[in-house]
Amino acid sequence: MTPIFFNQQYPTLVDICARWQLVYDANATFELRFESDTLSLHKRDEPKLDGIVVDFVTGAVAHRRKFGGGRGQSIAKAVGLKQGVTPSVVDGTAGLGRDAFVLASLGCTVTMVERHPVVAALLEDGLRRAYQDAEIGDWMRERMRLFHGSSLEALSKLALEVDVVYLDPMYPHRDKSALVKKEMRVFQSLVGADLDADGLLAPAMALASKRVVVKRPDYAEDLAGVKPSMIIETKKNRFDVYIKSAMKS
Ligand SMILES: C[S@@+](CC[C@H](N)C(=O)[O-])C[C@H]1O[C@@H](n2cnc3c(N)ncnc32)[C@H](O)[C@@H]1O
Repeated sequence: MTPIFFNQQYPTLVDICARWQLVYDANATFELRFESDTLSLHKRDEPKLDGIVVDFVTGAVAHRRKFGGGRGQSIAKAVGLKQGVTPSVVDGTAGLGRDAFVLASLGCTVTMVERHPVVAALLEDGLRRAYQDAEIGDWMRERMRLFHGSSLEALSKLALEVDVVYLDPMYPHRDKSALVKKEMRVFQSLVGADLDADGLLAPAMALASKRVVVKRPDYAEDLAGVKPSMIIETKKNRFDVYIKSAMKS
């Protein structure tokens, strides 16, 4: 049971919180609101920060879909997207679904796994609105779905044939005063660092038929101390790619 503050007079919020087993706590750090058909998360001691919402229709990710570089993007190269090859993906650390959405908008079917109930609630709300959208709804319903649970167990239980497992666990921040985007500050303080992430590599390798891709900050060590087969570097991050056939030889 996760403590949360919300307006108990508002039936939609009561329903959402019940569905995700979020319990009302008058002193909770975080608040969920439902306004303009959108669920948002707020940090109560930082009222000036914008709430977090998952918006695939009009938000920054929608802009990236239209103008963001298509299959030339590093993430697309990392999962092995190329002409005639559109892998199926399990995103084992879905978060706000941004990376999953980029991959889905490029044609991949993406099963997202998210363990934090508040994050899963925001994600489900974003999916609900996207599924109803006239422009992207059809392919969103076909390509993106959410599974609530921990990938530490779920990856070995999912009855799926999948080409790629994608992982982007929250890494402890090197410098707390670093210019983390305001919205991300709220998200980071909700989720914290995923200190058990090393345990994800083995089940991910067992599930993926082609490769496992791990997104890391440039200063992070290799996941589970295992050297990747290939590294694709971006400005602040890198994608460590573990290619199945390369790992066997
Ligand atoms: C850095 S965020 C991922 C951001 C995501 N790639 C995006 O584009 O929005 C990491 C997320 O993974 C989730 N997570 C970490 N370990 C997990 C696990 N074992 N199973 C499921 N979710 C996990 C965390 O709750 C958090 O929401």
